[in-house]
Order: sequence, then structure tokens, then C-alpha cells
Amino acid sequence: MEPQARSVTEHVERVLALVTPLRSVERTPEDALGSVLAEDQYAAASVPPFDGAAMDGYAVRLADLPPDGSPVALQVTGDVAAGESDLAEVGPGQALRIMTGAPLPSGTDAVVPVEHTSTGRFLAGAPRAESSVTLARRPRPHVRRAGEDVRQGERLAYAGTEVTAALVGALTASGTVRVAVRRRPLLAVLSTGSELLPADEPLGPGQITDSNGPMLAAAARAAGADVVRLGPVPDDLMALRAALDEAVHSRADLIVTAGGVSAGAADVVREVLAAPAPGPDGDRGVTDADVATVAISPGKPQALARWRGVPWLALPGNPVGAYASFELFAHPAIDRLRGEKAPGGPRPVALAAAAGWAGAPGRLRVVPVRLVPLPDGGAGAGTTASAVGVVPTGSHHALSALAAADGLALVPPDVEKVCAGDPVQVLMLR
Ligand SMILES: Nc1nc2c(c(=O)[nH]1)N[C@H]1C(S)=C(S)[C@@H](COP(=O)(O)OP(=O)(O)OC[C@H]3O[C@@H](n4cnc5c(N)ncnc54)[C@H](O)[C@@H]3O)O[C@H]1N2
Ligand code: MOO
Repeated sequence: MEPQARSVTEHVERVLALVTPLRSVERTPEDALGSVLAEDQYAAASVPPFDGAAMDGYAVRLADLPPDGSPVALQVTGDVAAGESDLAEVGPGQALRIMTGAPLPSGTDAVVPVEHTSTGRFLAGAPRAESSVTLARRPRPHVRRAGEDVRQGERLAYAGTEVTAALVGALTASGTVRVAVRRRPLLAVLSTGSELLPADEPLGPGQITDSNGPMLAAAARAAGADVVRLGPVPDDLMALRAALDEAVHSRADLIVTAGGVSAGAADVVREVLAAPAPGPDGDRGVTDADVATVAISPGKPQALARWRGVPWLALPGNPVGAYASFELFAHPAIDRLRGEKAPGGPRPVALAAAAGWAGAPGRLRVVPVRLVPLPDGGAGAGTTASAVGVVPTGSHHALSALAAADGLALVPPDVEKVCAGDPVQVLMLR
């Protein structure tokens, strides 16, 4: 008899309880790209820092322009380019040529774009000769006010959010030179199985290439971790212990193994988990061992533990199961190490099924799917306004189906079959 299966949600909770956010480090905003903020970020300065022109044209005093919009001739007394600071006062009846981004000269309160004046346009590099200009009041002042984008002291971002390219821009514009972000986690990725060979070695009878190692290492990097890749290790107790020790020596924050967790006679991960292995310095080797059958397909056999204190996630060896459980269990662990506020792995979106497929009653079925246009443009999909839906990319257990997928559809344990038009939760992979 199979033991009672653990729900995916409960297993995720146990995974998250195994890890804690890493310490913070200081970086420039640019070098912090992809890391997670350790503290809320407040603007050190206002953006823009001064009142400036939003258009190339003429800086004018509104009091000089008739409110009814009729044209008026003004004396042009000079130029203001972006970056200038030494500005003459503009008196009544006067205007200054002004370029986008230049500070508004004192006395002026509006910019009239050049295309709405008697000048028509400025010629780049040509002498600016006009001594007067005829223009009229415009509906908008075309002035960017100091602080209208960001006010000094305003909160720009919360702790626990990832630094994006746009945030690098906003932080830098508002005077932030260093930010505190969580250190990038280091993952040790290790495949087990006596049948496995590294990719560059020719296969003998019964041997296969270790594809989980490179695949999970790539998934870890895509999730924001650095990777030390170990193995493949044969199904041998001492070899696996030695590889786990190597992971500890490389100062891994999390060990992820694939294979050897099931019911087979050679399932060496289970063997290591079952026997504590005291170290020379008195540590207990394996602690907190938790071997579980999780209600998920594929990816059912799972285990958690610490090896000499380092958190360890043991995933099954079947490649699709290994990948699915990486995204569902290891990715949230990486998120938590990285300090993410909501450590849930890839973002789920609700999309409509564009074709029907079978569920796995009693288990969460993970189905590699790709995005397709819905035949009716989404009108029949009821719960979603989206015009795209999803279809399975092939056999649930085939690596080729996974490679063709845009996401993983998650079909709950109580759903026997998915029908075209049904809403499904999809973890987006790209
Ligand atoms: N009697 C039972 N047998 C199995 C059960 C069960 O409940 N009772 N569960 C099945 C399920 S589901 C899975 S998943 C697998 C998981 O087993 P392991 O985690 O012990 O994985 P392995 O036996 O090591 O490998 C399974 C499969 O995947 C291939 N593999 C393994 N590692 C790699 C790798 N690094 N690269 C590419 N391919 C790999 C391996 O050759 C096997 O074909 O157990 C079922 N059995
Ligand atoms: O859990 Mo296994 O990964 O179903 O194939």
C-alpha cells in the first residue's frame, strides 16, 4: 500500500521552512540587477531635480501671451541648452530659445514648442539668428516640474522585490549610489545513478547521458542562483556522501540532488537519508530527514534533509519529474534564499485550455503546455479576457514536450479531465 500522499502545498511549506534568506551585501544599482532588495528604497533626491522644458521651443512669461490665444511678437534674447545653469532673467516681452531638458529660466513659466511659432523649426548646428519670434498661448505649459516624477524621500521599492532594469534607472535618477541586496545563493546540483555519464563521454550498453545535471543547473541559474555542478555519482553510499561533502566544502547554500529517491534497491539517496553519518568534528551528517510521497505527477517521490547542516532537496530522477519538482519546490527555496517577499517560484497565470486533456485524480498533474491563439479570440473562455489559451505539447513524461513548453499547467487533484475552455493555472517558464 502506498502511504498517504502529501499535498504539494504542504511540501512547499516544508521546503520553505528548511531555508532562510541570505545576508545582505551592498551593490551599485546596476550590479544589483536580478538581486532582491534587502531594504525598502527611498529616493535620495527629487526627479526631475529642477523645473525644466519638456519641448524644444521658447521659454516665455505667460503674462505676455494674450489669454484668447492671439499671437504676439516677443524679443529673443538668447539660448538655454540642456545642462546650462547660468541663466539670464527673462524680462517682460522677452523669450529665450530653450531645448528639452534645460532648466526653466527665472521669470518664465511656460514653453511654446518651436513648431507652433514663426520660427517653425530649429536647424541642428546652424547659427540661431532670429531676434524675435511670433507665438501664441498653448493649452499646456510644456514644463516638467521639479519632483513631479519622484519626490525626495518617497518610497521607490519595497524590500523583497527584484531589481529590474527599470528600477536601476529609477534608483540612479533619484540619487541612489549603493543598494542593499541579498547575496546570490550558491546551489550544488548533483545527479545520482550508476547509468549516468557526463555529456562528453561515449555511452556503453545500458548507459545514458546525465541530462538532469545540466538542465537543473540551468534552471537554477535562470532562477537567480549560482551553481556548482557535481557528479554524476554512482549508486554508492560512500560516493554520494563524498559528493555531498564536496557540496558543503564549496559553501553551497542549498544542495539539490536528482535521482535515487524512489523504491528501487539501488536508491542511494534513500540509503544515505536513512543512516546518519557522523563527521569527524562531531556533526551528525544527515539531520531532519523527511522522505515523502507527494501528490503530484510527475515528481511524486521527494525528500528533504540537511547534510552537515546544509539544506538538501532530493528530487526524483525522471527528467520531467525532476524539472517539474525543481520549479515547484527548489525554485521557491531559491526565492526564499534570495530574500523574495513571495517565494513561490514561477508566476502562475490563469489561461483557458484550448484543447482537452486528462488530469491525474488524487494528484496535481503538471502538464507542459504552449500558448496558442484561442479559436474564438477568447470570447468563449468565460473566466479570462485573454485571447491566448494553452495546449499540451506532448506526452507528460517526455523531455521533448517540456522543451517545447511555454509553461507548466497545474491541474488540481480533484479534476479528472480538463475540457477546452476550462480555466487552468499555468506557471510561465518564458
Ligand atoms: N516500485 C516503484 N517504483 C517507482 C516508483 C514507485 O513509487 N514505486 N516511482 C516511480 C517514479 S514516479 C519516479 S519519478 C521514479 C523516481 O525514481 P528515482 O528518483 O529513484 O530516480 P531514478 O530511479 O534514479 O531514475 C528514474 C529514471 O530517470 C532517469 N534518470 C535519472 N537520473 C537522470 C539524469 N541525471 N539524467 C537523465 N536521466 C536520468 C533514470 O535513468 C531512470 O530512467 O521512480 C519510479 N519507480
Ligand atoms: O514522480 Mo515520477 O516523476 O511521476 O515520474
